[in-house]
Amino acid sequence: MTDAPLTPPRLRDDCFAMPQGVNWVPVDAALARLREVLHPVTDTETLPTHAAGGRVLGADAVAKRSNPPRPNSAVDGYGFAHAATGDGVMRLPLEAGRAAAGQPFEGAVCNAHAVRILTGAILPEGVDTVVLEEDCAVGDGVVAFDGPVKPRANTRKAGEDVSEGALALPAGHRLRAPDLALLSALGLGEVAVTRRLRVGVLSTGDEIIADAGAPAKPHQIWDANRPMLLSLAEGWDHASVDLGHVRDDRDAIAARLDEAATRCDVVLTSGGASAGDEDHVSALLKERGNLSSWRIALKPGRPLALATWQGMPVFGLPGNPVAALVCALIFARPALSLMSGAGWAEPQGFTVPAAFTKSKKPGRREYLRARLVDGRAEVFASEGSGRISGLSWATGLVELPDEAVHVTPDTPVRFLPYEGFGLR
Ligand SMILES: Nc1nc2c(c(=O)[nH]1)N[C@H]1C(S)=C(S)[C@@H](COP(=O)(O)OP(=O)(O)OC[C@H]3O[C@@H](n4cnc5c(N)ncnc54)[C@H](O)[C@@H]3O)O[C@H]1N2
Ligand code: MOO
Repeated sequence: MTDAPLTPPRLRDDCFAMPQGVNWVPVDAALARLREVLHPVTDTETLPTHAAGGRVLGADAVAKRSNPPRPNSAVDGYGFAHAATGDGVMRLPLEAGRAAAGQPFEGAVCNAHAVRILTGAILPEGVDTVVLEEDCAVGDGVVAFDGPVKPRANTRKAGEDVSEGALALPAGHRLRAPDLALLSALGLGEVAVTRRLRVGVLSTGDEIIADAGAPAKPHQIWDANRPMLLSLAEGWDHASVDLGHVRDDRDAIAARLDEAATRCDVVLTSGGASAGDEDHVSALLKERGNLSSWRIALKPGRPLALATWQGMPVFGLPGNPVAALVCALIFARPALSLMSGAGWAEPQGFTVPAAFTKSKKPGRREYLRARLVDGRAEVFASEGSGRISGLSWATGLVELPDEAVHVTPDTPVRFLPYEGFGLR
């Protein structure tokens, strides 16, 4: 023992100050690393097309038939051969019968005759042009209209949309409602899709009460992250796996991760990610989980632990719900998209004028809870990472770059709407 007085470092009171000698990983470097090391799940299954919304194509979808399969009429009107028409008023005798969608005209239309035709009907033999019924007068078995009419007017060519054998949608495409229309129209009643990515969600912390319906003492808090992360995973069309909650106990966390490795492709944990006495997730991942990075030049969310557990990627998200959401949107979303076979997903954003004032230092990226009012981005009154109300208040995030910026009203800033992160 010496009698030298204990000397603390100079007070900075800034948990975002970058300690000397620590290797802070820029956001883009951490993203690039994830992109490099993660692999898509490759198992595929076959599903009826109508049940495949949200799933990722496991193989190219090729048109079985052209759309439309035959030339047809785009309007209700009268069809004829263009060659028989010219300038001025045309009067063409009408054939008996009609051509309707699903009820083709039997036989051929004689030259210089016309036939009643409805939208979607295959053009009968002898018809290459259609005139709108609004442009016609009809009586005594004759149709009259004013020429000239453009050749092939109001008709659709066979295969003008997609031709047989053409690539309709590539492997890796996540199917949305319009895609189901396209595939069905091309005769694809079933599709090969990748198995849904199984995303486990685990909350850690002695203070956490897993079920918001259960009583909580003042030192306990209800789990806000797990419902949020499970819902995000479902909204991104993955299969969410509720791994529940574990206390701050390394063995218990390890046992739960062992179990997760048997039923999940990837796990999102929250809490215990930084380096405090009770930050067991980061300690455990460092010890046994091949921790690859956990100090990211990011606010909020810098104590993000990226690791693998028995080969299964683990995203150790910070416990603060704001940081947990930001890390999930910025890191987990593109990474899970890649793992699901749909490729890396860049967030969609746009530039808008700021409606706030803020200065930031260089060296880290910042995300602020924001919403658009009259086309300008307002930010939430507090940057506190535990202020969950701000997450609900916001409709997106403002992204401030790694460099220093000084934002004043009307400075252009990048706004990333929640929708651009696939939030519903
Ligand atoms: N001395 C320092 N303290 C802290 C630092 C620092 O650099 N030096 N960093 C702060 C930052 S930034 C964050 S973020 C957190 C990191 O937190 P952990 O990931 O270690 O998470 P916890 O300490 O377990 O929890 C933080 C906070 O979040 C609450 N929490 C946790 N899980 C949930 C949940 N499922 N639902 C709702 N709220 C949750 C927890 O009760 C804590 O209040 O560390 C800072 N401290
Ligand atoms: O950045 Mo911590 O990651 O503020 O909540």
